[in-house]
Amino acid sequence: MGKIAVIGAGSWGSALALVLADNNHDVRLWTHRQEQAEEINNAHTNEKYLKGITLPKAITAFHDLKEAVQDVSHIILVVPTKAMREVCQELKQVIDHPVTITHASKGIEPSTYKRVSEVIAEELPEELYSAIVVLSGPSHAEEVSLRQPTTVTVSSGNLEQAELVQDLFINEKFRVYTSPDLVGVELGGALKNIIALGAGISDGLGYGDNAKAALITRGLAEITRLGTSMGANPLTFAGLSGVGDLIVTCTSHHSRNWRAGNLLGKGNDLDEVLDKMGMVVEGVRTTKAAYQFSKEQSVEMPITNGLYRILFEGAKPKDVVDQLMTRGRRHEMEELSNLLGERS
Ligand SMILES: NC(=O)C1=CN([C@@H]2O[C@H](COP(=O)(O)OP(=O)(O)OC[C@H]3O[C@@H](n4cnc5c(N)ncnc54)[C@H](O)[C@@H]3O)[C@@H](O)[C@H]2O)C=CC1
Ligand SMILES: O=C(CO)COP(=O)(O)O
Repeated sequence: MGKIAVIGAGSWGSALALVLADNNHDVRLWTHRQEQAEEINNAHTNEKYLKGITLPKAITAFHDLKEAVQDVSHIILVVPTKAMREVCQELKQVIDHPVTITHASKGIEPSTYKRVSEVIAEELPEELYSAIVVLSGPSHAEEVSLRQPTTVTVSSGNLEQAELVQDLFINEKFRVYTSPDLVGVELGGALKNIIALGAGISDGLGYGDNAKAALITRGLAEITRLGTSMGANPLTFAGLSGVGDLIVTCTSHHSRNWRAGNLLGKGNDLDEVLDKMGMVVEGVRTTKAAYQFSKEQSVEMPITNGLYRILFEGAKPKDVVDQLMTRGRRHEMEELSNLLGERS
């Protein structure tokens, strides 16, 4: 089996490295922290990010990026989206042959509104990669690392390369689908984090399952609205990388976005919350990006708008919920038909 480099040794990079090692690949896991590389190589653990998990011996950690990517056929990028440009700029200096690039990060860049694959394509010269593929779907690292059944979708402008990546990852516990809608698959994964923050807030305020179901359903409507305005196929949001990931992130206590929202709902302020989390909460940055884009393009996103006011303007979560509940009356079927591009 081939040599594969996984770039980013947080929860998700480590869990994906474990899946690849289970599939008998020679896995190189790069981390920007030397002591973490030593822990992975000596103790076969990554305790801060995957508590209680013993990593397969086929995973070797590297601190030197050039060594990590030497002779690999595939690179899997799994750093927080905020670090993606910087890491690609470093990669550009050390990749010396064309590779397939897959990313599994979920976010949109504020101000530029770029998806992760667009950021990668901007930073890496075309001759260094054969394709850019995204892997996304309902997949908490904590469960993947316990080999619990998980399904994801891979997508690329080049479907053959997506199928190649499907082959790398698929096994009896980790089922991988393909999709041709790169834009939709990336946006589903990025935008659900906004709604998960909202679901956490709702739970933190003490609201119940009815409120959460409403957030998931109305959240899906606004994800679809923004997604299609950015070029996605609306059907993608009915799939694993859309409603699938939305459900898992809004309902699982593994979700950092849900947990961060929960602390906000309980009255903590954003800085306190991010301090307590100690792991990436992608929804904060993506809320800013989606809010700015929706304003510029006049896309209606009431939940995202409310989240933006809580995160960046100091609005009280309860007041935002009250305002959402007392908006003007709507016709549900008409809206849904419009989302799917038909008239009711
Ligand atoms: N944790 C999960 O279950 C899942 C996470 N994701 C996505 O994967 C991406 C990474 O998330 P996690 O691994 O969960 O994050 P994490 O917070 O567990 O770990 C982030 C890792 O990135 C490293 N890092 C931070 N800044 C860096 C920089 N400038 N250069 C290099 N490395 C840097 C950190 O040291 C840490 O090892 C995110 O976009 C997230 O949305 C997607 C699916 C599942
Ligand atoms: O994307 C995820 C699960 O599919 C992980 O979500 P969190 O970043 O909220 O933990």
